[in-house]
This record gives sequence, C-alpha cells and structure tokens, in this order.
Amino acid sequence: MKPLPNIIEGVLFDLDGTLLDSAPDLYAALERQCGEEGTPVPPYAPVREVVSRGARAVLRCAFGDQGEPAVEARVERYLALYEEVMGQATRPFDGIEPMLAQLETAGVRWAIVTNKAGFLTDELLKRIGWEGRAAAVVSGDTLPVKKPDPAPVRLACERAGVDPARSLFVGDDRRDVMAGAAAGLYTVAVAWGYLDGGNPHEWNADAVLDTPHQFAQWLRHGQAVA
Ligand SMILES: O=C(O)COP(=O)(O)O
Ligand SMILES: [Mg+2]
Repeated sequence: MKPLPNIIEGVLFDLDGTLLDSAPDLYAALERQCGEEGTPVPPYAPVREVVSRGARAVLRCAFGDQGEPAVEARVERYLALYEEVMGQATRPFDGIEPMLAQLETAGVRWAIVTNKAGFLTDELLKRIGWEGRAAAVVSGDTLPVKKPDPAPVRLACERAGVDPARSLFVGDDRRDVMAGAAAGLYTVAVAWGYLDGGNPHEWNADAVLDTPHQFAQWLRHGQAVA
C-alpha cells in the first residue's frame, strides 16, 4: 500500500455500502414493488451486491428479463417506495460511528460523495441523525455528471475546504476509486461494502481495508495493520 499523505485534511466517503448499510431498505422497497405487481421477489444476496449501482440495477434483479424499458418504467415508483421505507433498517456499518468520531476529534473534515439522488441523500441523512454533520455532501444529481467522473469529488473538496492532495477518497466500488484517483486523492477501497461482484484488490486503489475498525486503526498509525 502507498503511504498516506503526511497531513490528512479531509476524508471523503461514498455513502451506500461504505458508510451505510442501506441495502435492507432498498430491498424492502423492491419487495413491495414486486408485491404490487405479483412478481416473484428475487433473493437478497444478488440485490445487495448491486446496490451501489443504484435503483435501476436493483430493479433489474426483478424485472431485468423484461428488458430495459420495463426497468426504466418502474424507476419512479421504486424511488417513491424507497423514500417511504428509507432509514427504517439502514444503519452505519459496525465501527463507522467511532471512526467518524475519531476523525472529528482529530479535526479532520469528512464529506460524502454519493451517486444517490440529492432528495434521497438529504432526507436519509436527516432520518439517521447525520444532518449537518458532514463538511460537504455531493449527490448524484448535484452536477450533470456523477462518479466515476472526478467532478463531484473535486466539488466536495472545494466545499469542504480541503486540498485533494491531502485528502482520501473511500468507497466500495471501482467507480469510487476511479473518481477519487482522477481527482488527485489518495484512494481507499473498502472490502466491507457491496463491491458489485468485483474484487477491490483489482481496482488499483492505493489501499484496501477490510473493516471500519481496521480502517480507523490504519488512519491512526498511518500504515496497514496486519
Ligand atoms: O444510490 C446510488 O446510485 C449509489 O450510491 P453510492 O454512490 O452512495 O454507493
Ligand atoms: Mg457505494
């Protein structure tokens, strides 16, 4: 693993699958939609895996064999159902809260760069009690482009007032690593997330960490822990 920057000003995080285990609510919304349509509900595991790719990827698990227009036609209803249940079962992954507290105590600013639509991100952060806590929040529709484009990462650095060269980008998907690297940040792939069926060791991240606890320890010591 590449050594960490000497001074860390900011840590930017992906949301779904990195800070929050949001898959149970995204699955619950799909269950409801399948129920409304009398369609069989797909098993949880393959849905969980694609959650970081957004609503369409989740819908494809149930309606994909009917073709892309059938998926597209259900996005609006799916998002409405998700908004209803969002936050009920979504929790930070184990170890995330103490890790964020560690950053806050150390005066390191942390921010969120998610591909989730802004109206959902803002409402979800309210519901889980994180409103106003992150130094910046950039959502999938804040700009005309989203991750893997580096622009949302650059904007989050600007809004949080941190130097990209002294900041980390942390995510559970290859597109997080691509966006973070192209924006000039040190990139961390997290193996505790959804991973989209991929292997985080193959994404050319500067570091790969297995648990939030290990990540927190690594930040404290500036190096990988065994
Ligand atoms: O909802 C999405 O599209 C994915 O969200 P994420 O970027 O926070 O993983
Ligand atoms: Mg993600």
